[in-house]
Amino acid sequence: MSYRNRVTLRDAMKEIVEEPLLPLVPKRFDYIGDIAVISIPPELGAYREAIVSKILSMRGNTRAVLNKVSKLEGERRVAHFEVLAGESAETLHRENGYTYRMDVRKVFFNPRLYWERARVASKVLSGESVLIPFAGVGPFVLPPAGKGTMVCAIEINPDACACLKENIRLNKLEKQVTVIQGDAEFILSHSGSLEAEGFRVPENGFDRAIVPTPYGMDHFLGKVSELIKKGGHIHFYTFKTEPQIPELIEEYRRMGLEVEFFRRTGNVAPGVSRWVFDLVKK
Ligand SMILES: C[S@@+](CC[C@H](N)C(=O)[O-])C[C@H]1O[C@@H](n2cnc3c(N)ncnc32)[C@H](O)[C@@H]1O
Repeated sequence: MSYRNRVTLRDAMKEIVEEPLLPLVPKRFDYIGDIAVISIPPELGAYREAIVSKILSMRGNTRAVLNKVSKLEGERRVAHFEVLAGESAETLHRENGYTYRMDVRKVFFNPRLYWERARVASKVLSGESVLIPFAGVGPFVLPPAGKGTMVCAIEINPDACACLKENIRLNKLEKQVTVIQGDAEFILSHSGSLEAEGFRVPENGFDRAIVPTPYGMDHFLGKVSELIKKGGHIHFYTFKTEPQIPELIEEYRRMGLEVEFFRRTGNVAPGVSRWVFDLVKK
């Protein structure tokens, strides 16, 4: 969970970092399991050790501190990290009642989305068939599976896929989830490939899709929509500026998708946010 106490890291470093550099100290950082993940600007190089010891003193069971030194890169959406304290980047993370094992350096995981993932899971009904491309280590997969749905999860990164399979086992959801490793675009374009991997697609299509789309893959919505039954639901994530939203809603309408609800789920760059659209296929 994110560090959201009243005293921010910047407040805590007031006596240590000299005033002109203080605004560069991040106010917050994330915990993934017992690992603290921060992004320390290069200008604060002289204060790295002090920052690490402050972080270690803030929560007793912190086992490692990682410094994110690049943006998310490539189709796997993985950043580069330096290990500033501790031995390894492997951890067990608890979220919304489920346990996730992962190596933070090898897979994508954003702990700040825990509330959004609980919101989407709350919409899911027992007995539904759910398609989840871009599944990662499973934070969008396990809660719907735990509600008694049949989930088909697709993920391209072999490391994330291995974690996903292990997390399904750890949470005893093997009967609920079929994992397919590969390119979701290729897999969904080849009818029959889901069945070939052991997932029985309902005759009229999936009841629901949850699509945590990576940046630049908006065209994927059309592909997913073809596989959803009439009246079925799609939770679609996309990166946009606020002025782009009205035109996007129109575009979805033209695609035969009614917007039931939408909201911002985080800021990713100046002016650009991640948005979720809850869509119903007409
Ligand atoms: C934004 S992350 C979301 C991961 C996960 N749903 C989560 O919220 O933690 C996107 C994921 O999609 C995977 N991915 C990217 N391109 C893909 C593709 N063409 N087919 C399948 N998975 C893909 C990446 O490896 C990454 O794990």
